[in-house]
Amino acid sequence: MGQLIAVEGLDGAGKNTLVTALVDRWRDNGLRVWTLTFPRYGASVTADLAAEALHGRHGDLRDSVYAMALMFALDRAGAADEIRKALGEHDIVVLDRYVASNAAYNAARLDQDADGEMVSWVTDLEFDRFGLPVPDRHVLLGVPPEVAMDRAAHRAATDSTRPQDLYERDRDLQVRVDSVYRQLAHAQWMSPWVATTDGDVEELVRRLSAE
Ligand SMILES: Nc1ncnc2c1ncn2[C@@H]1O[C@H](COP(=O)(O)OP(=O)(O)OP(=O)(O)O)[C@@H](O)[C@H]1O
Ligand SMILES: Cc1cn([C@H]2C[C@H](O)[C@@H](COP(=O)(O)O)O2)c(=O)[nH]c1=O
Repeated sequence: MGQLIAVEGLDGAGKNTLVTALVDRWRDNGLRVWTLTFPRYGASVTADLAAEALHGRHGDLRDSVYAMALMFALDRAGAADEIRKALGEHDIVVLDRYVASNAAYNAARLDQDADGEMVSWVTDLEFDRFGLPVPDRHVLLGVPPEVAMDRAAHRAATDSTRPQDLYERDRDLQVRVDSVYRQLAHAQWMSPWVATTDGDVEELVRRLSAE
């Protein structure tokens, strides 16, 4: 059975860049690695609907925190069998965003902390009701919100396919999400969390195999 690792962090933090580097490094070491990014744009109707809502479509869908959380959760529920199969066939399965994203963003939207009702609701819905596999480790790429927002803004300016969505433009939300992520990491929510600010791949690989 492979190890399930979920990489978390703010919009623009550099998760995709970090996951790519980790996968390359582990594959160079001869490990069988499988990776998946959430939301599964193009593969999941609910992921696409949620993204469209964050770009101003679908009326007041985005105003409902629970509806948005449910859309992202249904995307993951649709990938549960695929993740379980991948865990049976690989040494490491790395997810770019997972259940903790739903916990952090939606708790932050409701001004709640990590010990609040939203994090419990997401935990019950996704792990208990949908039966999603619990990660063996979480990695928090905890770059400061200003840095992540600058990176997301720069990406939007240079890549016309990645315009900023409602969450990415909301500085106060990003600051609150950052705070909930840190609380989740401090509480070791669901599994051990490894936090990094610089995304040093060599150090992370060492820590993930040691801790
Ligand atoms: N360590 C870094 N230093 C400077 N720029 C970086 C670094 N890591 C990533 N970037 C750049 O920041 C932008 C966001 O990176 P990336 O797409 O990896 O972030 P992300 O966390 O996956 O974002 P999102 O969750 O919004 O999809 C990209 O333009 C990327 O090239
Ligand atoms: C998976 C997931 C994501 N979100 C939020 C986080 C982002 O602001 C957007 C879109 O994600 P992307 O990485 O920028 O493409 O959605 C969320 O609230 N809940 C989730 O489960």
